[in-house]
Amino acid sequence: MPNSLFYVAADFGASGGRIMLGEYNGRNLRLEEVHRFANEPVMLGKTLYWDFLRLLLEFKRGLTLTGIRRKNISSIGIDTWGVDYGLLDRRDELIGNPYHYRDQRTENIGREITDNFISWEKLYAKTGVQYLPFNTLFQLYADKKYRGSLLEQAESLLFLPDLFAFYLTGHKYNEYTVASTSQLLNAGTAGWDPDLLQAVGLPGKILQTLIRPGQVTGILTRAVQAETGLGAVPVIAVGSHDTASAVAATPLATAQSAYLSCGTWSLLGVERDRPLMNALSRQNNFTNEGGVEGKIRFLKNVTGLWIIQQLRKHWTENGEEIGFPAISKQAAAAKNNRFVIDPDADVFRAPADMAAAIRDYCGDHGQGIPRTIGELAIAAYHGITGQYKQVIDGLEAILGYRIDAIHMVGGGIQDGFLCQLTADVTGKTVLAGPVEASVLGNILLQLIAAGEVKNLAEGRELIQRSFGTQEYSPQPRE
Ligand SMILES: C[C@H](O)[C@H](O)[C@@H](O)C(=O)CO
Repeated sequence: MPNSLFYVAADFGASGGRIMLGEYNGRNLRLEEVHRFANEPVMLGKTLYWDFLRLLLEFKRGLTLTGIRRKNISSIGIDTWGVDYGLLDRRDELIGNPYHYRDQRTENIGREITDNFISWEKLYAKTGVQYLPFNTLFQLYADKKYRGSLLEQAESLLFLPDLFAFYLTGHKYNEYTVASTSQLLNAGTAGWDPDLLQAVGLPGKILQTLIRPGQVTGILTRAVQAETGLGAVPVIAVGSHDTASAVAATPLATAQSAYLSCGTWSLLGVERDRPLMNALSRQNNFTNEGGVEGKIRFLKNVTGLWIIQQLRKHWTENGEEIGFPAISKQAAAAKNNRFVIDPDADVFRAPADMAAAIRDYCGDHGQGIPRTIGELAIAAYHGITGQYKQVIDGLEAILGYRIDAIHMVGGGIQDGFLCQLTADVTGKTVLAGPVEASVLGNILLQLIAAGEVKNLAEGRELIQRSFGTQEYSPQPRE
């Protein structure tokens, strides 16, 4: 497209990463995939780590490839999953690979903190963040408890998007949306909560200046320019928590519409102007994560396609090469389709064998034993969509209004069976699209920062116009 502008989005998810080029011609947006790679965590003894060095290598490879394709790159934006971080020492050296949020070192840590330092009611009232065993607050406390020297050496904490940006620009900061997943922020002030850190005995000095999406955070260092062949390209802070970018790119039709970002995790909620913390939202474990343009993402985490991903990994490792479309087809065709699991049950957090975990769960719950690929998969699909129904009911009870539609985005919408089942089980119209929502939200913030797009509302129209949505109406189920 003549006179187009080009933006690079680096999007890192728990199962894989991609470097994509966004092309904007003043009317429409087009995406071009430049580099895609698997994200394979590494088990070291009993500890699960992210392979950060390889992810950074793949990132730089992707940047080099973009430079080969397009000479005029306007800027770069980075988004990743939440909660995880790297620690730098006083020489700005990385003190070890970042832990994976499914690592078992945080077991019972949440309870230890709420039994000894601050009650759950008070912690929730301060932070508005849902209880998840791997919240950054709990991970840092585990570091203090099990590897105190690590925290003593640490001078800087950088969440993963901040950490990638640091190795590109040399600048240190914490971006607000990813920081909002940590349970270290005060939801009322949208700033760090020093009393909380003190109460738990954690060093506030490692936390960096909080910056908001839309700010230029630096330009590529000379060394990175030489390594990638790119020029002095600016790095823009975007909604660096992938879900924040996904929600930014979701063309919400009305204020009563819900979004459902569907990947390894399913994040289901609504967009609000201010946080909501009360007894009902606490009891239903809803979270208040920061969004772009000062919005609040009032949502709940549901274990999503992680179950299907692990089933596929299990079958592949046992010589049964099978793709996601085939798994979905066999689930839809399962003869005995009465199986259902609770995907958020602890047994599914990081089992060695996901198929065995599902068989045991169904057996223990008197459902009989799922045997075929279809039966095991349908148990997961029923579990995931059943959770969606519970979350929607919880939202309507807390918010006091009816959700009018669910905007479903992310990799999971490539599965038409899942989209239709979501409509059927929740009784809500599902509007599916775009697939690459995190990437598009990332590029949208770069367009807004560049003044090419006025604001979020205009950006969502651009995405709706350029990518559209597919509608699924609830159907009666046998
Ligand atoms: C741990 C999860 O990654 C996090 O809770 C979720 O918000 C996310 O980042 C999904 O990509």
